[in-house]
Amino acid sequence: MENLPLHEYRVHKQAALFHKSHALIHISALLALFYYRISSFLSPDENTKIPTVSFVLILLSELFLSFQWLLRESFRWRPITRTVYPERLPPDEELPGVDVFIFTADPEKEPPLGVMNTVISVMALDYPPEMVSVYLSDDAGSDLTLYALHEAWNFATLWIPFCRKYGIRTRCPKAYFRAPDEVDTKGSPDFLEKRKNMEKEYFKFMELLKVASENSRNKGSNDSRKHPANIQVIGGKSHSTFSGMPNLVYVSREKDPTSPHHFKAGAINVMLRVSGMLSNAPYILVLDCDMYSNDPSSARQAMCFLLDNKITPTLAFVQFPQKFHNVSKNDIYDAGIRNSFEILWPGLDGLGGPILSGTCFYIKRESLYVEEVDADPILDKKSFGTSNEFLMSLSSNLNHRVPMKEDLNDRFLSEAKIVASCFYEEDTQWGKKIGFLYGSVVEDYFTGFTLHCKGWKSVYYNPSWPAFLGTATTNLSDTLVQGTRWMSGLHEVNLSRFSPLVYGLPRLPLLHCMGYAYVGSIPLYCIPLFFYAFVPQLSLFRGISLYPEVTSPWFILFSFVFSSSLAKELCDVIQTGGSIRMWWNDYRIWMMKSVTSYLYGSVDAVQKLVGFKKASFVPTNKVDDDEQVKRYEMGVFDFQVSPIHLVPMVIFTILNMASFIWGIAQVIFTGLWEKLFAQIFISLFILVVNYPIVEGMLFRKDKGLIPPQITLLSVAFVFTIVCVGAFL
Ligand SMILES: O=c1ccn([C@@H]2O[C@H](COP(=O)(O)OP(=O)(O)O[C@H]3O[C@H](CO)[C@@H](O)[C@H](O)[C@H]3O)[C@@H](O)[C@H]2O)c(=O)[nH]1
Ligand SMILES: [Mn+2]
Repeated sequence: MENLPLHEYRVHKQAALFHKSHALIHISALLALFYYRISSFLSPDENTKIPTVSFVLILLSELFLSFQWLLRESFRWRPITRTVYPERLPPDEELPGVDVFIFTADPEKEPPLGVMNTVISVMALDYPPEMVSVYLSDDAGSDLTLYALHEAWNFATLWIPFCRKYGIRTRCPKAYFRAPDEVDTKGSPDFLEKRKNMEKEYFKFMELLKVASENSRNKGSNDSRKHPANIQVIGGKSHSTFSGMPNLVYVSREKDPTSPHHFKAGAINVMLRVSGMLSNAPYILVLDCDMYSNDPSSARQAMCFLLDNKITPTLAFVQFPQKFHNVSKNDIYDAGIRNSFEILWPGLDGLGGPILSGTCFYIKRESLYVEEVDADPILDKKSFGTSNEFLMSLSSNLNHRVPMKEDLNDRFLSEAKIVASCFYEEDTQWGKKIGFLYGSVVEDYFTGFTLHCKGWKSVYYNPSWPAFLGTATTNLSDTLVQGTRWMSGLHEVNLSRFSPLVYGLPRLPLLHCMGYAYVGSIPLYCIPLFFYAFVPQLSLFRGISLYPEVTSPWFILFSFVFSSSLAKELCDVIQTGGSIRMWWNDYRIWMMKSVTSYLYGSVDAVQKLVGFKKASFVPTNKVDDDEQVKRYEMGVFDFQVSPIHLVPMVIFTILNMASFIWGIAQVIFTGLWEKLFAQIFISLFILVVNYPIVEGMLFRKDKGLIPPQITLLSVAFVFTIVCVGAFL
């Protein structure tokens, strides 16, 4: 057994070869295209004369898209997939400890029942229970959540033995009772009876939380912005009697509006310190409150990498994909973020490791404490703060098994409250060099990037049975708000000294750095897409052609570049098991996001940089509106979105409608179709892709339509744009 590998990987050589050949052709075409642009601008003839402003904008867009395409090629260079052999792991007694961190921040948007389901699902991990400690971080400091956690413990004392005895795989009770496996309903009479009892217990548990939620609503919840630190070991006294139960700890850090709390990154760092003092496991599983464990063996799967002596010295984390239980087949909002987890991450895995994705990863505690891969933590109070208890946790051998201290006494807990206080990080390196980094609302991308720059590697493992399942946003409004936050966070990193190309190039392999730069550049798609949405159209109004005539050989070049890049995306989707429909839907939501989330996110980051705006993190809503879910499942857009998001989409759609009609009219009256074809085509293409917007404006009567006043307002905007455009 000993010599057999714990894991293997396969490089997708054929796919990579195909992509490399295509890249060669595509890049040649791009070079020819830029040659045409520049030469025709410098020595224009009758047909190719373009006003300077339009020329600059369109050239800029082409350069941007080409550069992003080039960065994106890195993902196609060496994609890999991995296999693990958990049965070859050392015996249970030799497995290292795992601390699980779960985060919640708002009991209204993140109802405790959902959070507790996540908690219970990981408490039931298939891993020696004495080696597991589950910590729930509650940024709201809510009594309701704390109460729910006590009840969750009580329920788990019944649930976990049941799961173990009958080998239940879906250990999130909500998911288990929602869709019982085939096998389950066919079990033995004894099992069926136990299952029924269990279901009754779960209903009781649900009922308790429901009543408590109502009471808390009537009473008014506690102040989530200002509260003292509160740390409690749940089931503390009895936990030695339940030998099969992992530790369960409630952590609510101190919060005060006068002191920045750095959102989730701040919460993670508090958890690192508190857990460091209590259980100090060398590995940590990080989960958002809506990401339940769907396969109890994920810890063992991760250990196949983390315990492999060949790679472990430099391995910082094992990332699992974010998958969602509520993504529909059509997924019109790209709620499943498929592109990242099916295409980009496997690509990065072959180059140095996937990007840290906020949740569903097992990370080595040590990697968050040291300045370089091989370095030891600098054991001083300047870096880590003044708590001796915490400093002691650093010097104890992290790879040693350290189960939770049995003698948890008041002194220990009060020390834990100190490390969870607002002032603890003052004048320390927390958030700067240690722990999760502050300064970007995508703390995951930012921290992962610096880890890789310090010399750490990461691994992506995408098992066929999803290890974790989350709740995806299923309405346009939440999708755009969340997207804006992500884009703002990415652009914050771009604008900082950690900008991937500047900071990464000397520290990372070129292709890995390009991958990071590509993800960082996503918000900047707003620039080319914004220009494409109105520059060719305004030129069309004035009868100016920005592209070669249809009869010119150069036209073939432009058509090639356009179709070749589209086809490549389609290939990516199909190769990873997707469908044409998925590709089309992704393309559409990408266009919509470009002129909304990407644009606002980029602007937001600039505003924060110049001090016009304070950082904020609006947690994503996890409560569904049934009607909206129904529309999402049917693939019908729901335009109940704030006007600020809706207006740009509607403006561009109307502008393209108008320019298309105008273009056709010009062709009819002047017969100059060769000259105007490309721009008429662009308008039509944008309209076809965004047809749901046209439909929302003109043909829908339901609640999800585009309100007529938005359409009217947008018409007024379009009119102004066209008038102003006449002078460009
Ligand atoms: O001040 C805060 C804000 C959020 N959270 C928690 O952070 C998690 C993620 O927040 P959510 O509102 O669900 O944001 P998403 O955009 O869905 O999350 C994605 O993006 C985040 C970065 O923007 C990452 O941290 C997440 O892991 C990733 O899933 C949730 O469990 C929250 O409870 C906190 O603990 N404290
Ligand atoms: Mn989330």
